[in-house]
Amino acid sequence: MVEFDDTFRRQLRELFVWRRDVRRFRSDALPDGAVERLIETACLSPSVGLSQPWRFVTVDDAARRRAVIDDFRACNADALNCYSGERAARYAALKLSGLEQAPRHLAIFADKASDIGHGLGRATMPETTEYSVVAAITAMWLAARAEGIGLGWVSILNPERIHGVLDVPASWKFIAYLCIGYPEAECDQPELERAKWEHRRGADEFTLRR
Ligand SMILES: Cc1cc2c(cc1C)N(C[C@H](O)[C@H](O)[C@H](O)COP(=O)(O)O)c1[nH]c(=O)[nH]c(=O)c1N2
Repeated sequence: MVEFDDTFRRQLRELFVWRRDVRRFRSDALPDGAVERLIETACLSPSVGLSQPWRFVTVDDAARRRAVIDDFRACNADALNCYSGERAARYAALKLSGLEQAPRHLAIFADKASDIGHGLGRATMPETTEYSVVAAITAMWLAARAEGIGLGWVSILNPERIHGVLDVPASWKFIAYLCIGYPEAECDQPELERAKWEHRRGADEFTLRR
């Protein structure tokens, strides 16, 4: 039996406050085993029917990494074209990935064909497979921050192209591409807020009472 005291709860709250989406990385490598440890922690996450549908692909091959970076550039240029005027100028000024600098790349998929969990909880909501993988990513994000490791989620990518670049099974659905490394700086405010793209709103704005 483990008990968590007030000191731990305060620190846990600080962890949530200081977790960031990191796009600016130092170039020094992470210690051996660091990413593997984060994956192990992620695997402690809840999953529908205990299906553990997360699949991790460490991307170290230079040509594959380059192909992902090229895809990001193409997708980001397309995204910029969706904005006009001042919003376009603001978008163009944002840094939306640390793919070039991050020492580690990690792609994460959901295995839609796995029979682990025997389908429990998925019959009416098959999308709970993907939800489970996102839950694992959140755990990994927090565990990384607790170790002073930065993690940045890149979704400005074409899932089909990433699937091809990484040559993974057809039943795996692309969920996330993560940049991992030591952050250049720590901050308690989202970068998009600092860039005046959007601001964090209070829980009241998102809570209905019925
Ligand atoms: C599913 C998903 C997808 C993305 C993101 C997040 C999530 C949850 N985020 C990070 C996002 O911008 C960031 O979480 C918010 O701006 C809040 O900042 P903090 O995470 O609190 O630092 C993100 N950031 C970025 O620079 N490029 C991206 O492609 C994405 N994609």
